[in-house]
Amino acid sequence: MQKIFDEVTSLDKRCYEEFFLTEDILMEHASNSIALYINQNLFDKKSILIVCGSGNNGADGIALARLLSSKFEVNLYLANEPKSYMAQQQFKRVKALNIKIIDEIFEADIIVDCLFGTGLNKPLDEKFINLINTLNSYNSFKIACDIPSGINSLGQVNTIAFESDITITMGALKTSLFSDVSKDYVGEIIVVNLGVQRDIYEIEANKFLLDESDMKLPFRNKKNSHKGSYGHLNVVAGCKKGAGIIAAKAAFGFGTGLVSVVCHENLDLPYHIMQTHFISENCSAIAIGMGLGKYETDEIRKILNKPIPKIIDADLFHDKLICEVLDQEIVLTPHPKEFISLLKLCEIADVSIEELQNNRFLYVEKFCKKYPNVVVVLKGANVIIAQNEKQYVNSFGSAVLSKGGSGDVLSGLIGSLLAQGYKPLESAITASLAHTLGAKNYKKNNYSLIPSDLVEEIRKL
Ligand SMILES: NC(=O)C1=CN([C@@H]2O[C@H](COP(=O)(O)OP(=O)(O)OC[C@H]3O[C@@H](n4cnc5c(N)ncnc54)[C@H](O)[C@@H]3O)[C@@H](O)[C@H]2O)[C@@H](O)CC1
Ligand SMILES: [K+]
Repeated sequence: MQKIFDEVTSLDKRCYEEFFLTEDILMEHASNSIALYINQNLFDKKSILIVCGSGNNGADGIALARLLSSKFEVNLYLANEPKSYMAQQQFKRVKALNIKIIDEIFEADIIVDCLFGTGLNKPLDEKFINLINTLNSYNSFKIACDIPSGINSLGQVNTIAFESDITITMGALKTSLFSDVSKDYVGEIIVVNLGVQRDIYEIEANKFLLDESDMKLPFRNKKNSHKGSYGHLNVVAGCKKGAGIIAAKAAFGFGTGLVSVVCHENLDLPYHIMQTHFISENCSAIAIGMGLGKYETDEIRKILNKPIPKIIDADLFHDKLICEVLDQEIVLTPHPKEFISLLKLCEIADVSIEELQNNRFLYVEKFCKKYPNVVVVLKGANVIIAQNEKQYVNSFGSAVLSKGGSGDVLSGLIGSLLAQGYKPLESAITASLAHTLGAKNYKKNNYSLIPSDLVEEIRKL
């Protein structure tokens, strides 16, 4: 996994004060990294449009023009006069080299967006909205310098942002690149060094971006084993029984030795999934909440109070009952609408979905501060998995998963790992990664996935 930082100004400052680097050195590394990317990956292109603002993001762009000028047809566009000290320095250098500065933008082969980076501090005015709109309409290969212009430090987009194919970000990953909104703008994200290796530049962090290698699949190492060695998951089914059945199927395919659906009515289950009316004697994990609908509170309370690892989902996030179990080591998998209900029930905040989506990391942090034992999996374009003060981002998700039933598969996967003895946080991380990477491997149209396709892909990981 890779560290993510809310701000990097203090990391830059550490470079100056502790490692005696200068702003000029850092910036030369920043611009040179973009030049290197273009030289290595886009050498067949001819024209480059570099669009610069007045601060140091713009300065990166002006320096880039100097670095690429003899190899490409470089067109430098200054949306505003260079204002920061470094922007003025870089401007002096390009003037001395007679690099072409243009008055009007056009559709070049490559566009590099250097309008605003971490310094965006107010909503864009009409001039910049129109400029970014025009850039977005071009069919060029689009590179964002540090962060797509228009995304602020909290990962919010006020009106518009630059839609990049790749974002080359300086020094370290920033939280703002991983809001749900940012996902439509950042493209592929590449981190580059600023004069010291990344592990030296970075300090301790509480946020992490998950990599594929963080997925610890339940491969079986013991030769002398039997079905009981891999746990028994009980999935509690409610009114909408399909949800529980989907979860049960996903769990079975993910390695749990035995899976039973708990339901009072007789169900038509596949032969390998059992049915029970009550929680099984040897149950090693419980999945509850999905499709529950109307239920007998006392019965559910009894199940929730059993000292067995649990994954809780869906309808239970709308019931005060949930507050009785938040001291347990459980996994909760709310989507945004369910999470705002949970925040309200727990008297943490009474907010709209929009407010939550604009501040996902903040509200997860608030919740985990109050309930440090609980593992939260906040669903979204970038899933946040959190416990206590640590937050992990899974950015592998895609629109393929935006379907009824996908969440039930996830609950089943988490329940499966809990039943097999994984800790709650490990279960949530590996299940979430398997869920999204399975979907990534799905090769048919991105609108056509059904839960059984997803389970099938996950079985092949
Ligand atoms: N040590 C450093 O400081 C380094 C900085 N680097 C670059 O510098 C960037 C940060 O530079 P700055 O702090 O100068 O900030 P930016 O260049 O991101 O933007 C600040 C400038 O834009 C103006 N501005 C902000 N919001 C505006 C809006 N909505 N409409 C119009 N104007 C607006 C500000 O008045 C200021 O002039 C980073 O993102 C990175 O690209 C890199 O070169 C690496 C080293
Ligand atoms: K930018």
